[in-house]
Amino acid sequence: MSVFDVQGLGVAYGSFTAVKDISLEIPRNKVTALIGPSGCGKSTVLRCLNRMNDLMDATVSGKIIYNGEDIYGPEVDAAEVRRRIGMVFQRPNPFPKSIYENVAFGPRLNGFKGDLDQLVEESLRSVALWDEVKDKLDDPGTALSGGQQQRLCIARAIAVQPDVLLMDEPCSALDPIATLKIEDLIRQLESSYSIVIVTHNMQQAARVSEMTAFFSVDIDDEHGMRTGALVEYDTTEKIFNNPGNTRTEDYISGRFG
Ligand SMILES: Nc1ncnc2c1ncn2[C@@H]1O[C@H](COP(=O)(O)OP(=O)(O)OP(=O)(O)O)[C@@H](O)[C@H]1O
Repeated sequence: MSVFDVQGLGVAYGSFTAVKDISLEIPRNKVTALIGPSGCGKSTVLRCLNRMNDLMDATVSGKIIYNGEDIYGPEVDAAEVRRRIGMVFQRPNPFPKSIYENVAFGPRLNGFKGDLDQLVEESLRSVALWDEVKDKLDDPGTALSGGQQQRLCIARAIAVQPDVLLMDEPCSALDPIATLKIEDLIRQLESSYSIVIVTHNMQQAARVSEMTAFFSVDIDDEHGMRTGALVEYDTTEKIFNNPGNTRTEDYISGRFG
């Protein structure tokens, strides 16, 4: 069963149409990658999935059905959507607080009544950071290495027990070793979460995802307008080995950037 059913999604920033006619079903408990050249609207589409675009003055049309409900429906509380659908950003952005507080902050804000120490430990364990930080939980999160900070941010996202994790180029600020650790982590997390990841790195998409959506930019010959569009969506295996569209093939093979 799909976690998201995106139907005819369009997004405009003012009079500029960034993407249009995007339809795709995103499977539950799998990793789905969004790939494509710069400016094709990958981040724009990702941000619609938890209504992060509400904070950016974007006009969203179409539907995003999440667990049977349109998250843009009039009754829906966008803050609750963002609690259930967490996000990890390109640059690790720990709060200017201790390692412990980075993880404990969200659950406490949500009125978590259980054992907070245990929740912090479990969250840090699930991102394979516990052993590295257990003796310095009071140190500032910002004192960790970039890769550790990104794992801390993933632990922070997990601590509020979301259903979905959205990741917007989570490794682009990291070195290759830290990147591999995050990729391993993504693969482990997919048994518990549905994950959607935007990446510029095609090898990364091929390594971590089950499904891949390839976006590109349609250029209107008459007005020169550039609009992001979904070219092909299929299993990662098919997209990388036997794409159905020549634009996908050209991009995958590096003939078009
Ligand atoms: N907040 C915004 N306000 C105005 N225009 C925006 C905003 N965010 C994105 N855009 C525009 O929308 C289009 C799609 O941008 P988006 O960042 O979604 O693409 P992308 O595929 O993620 O690009 P990249 O790979 O370079 O990050 C671009 O033309 C961009 O300039």
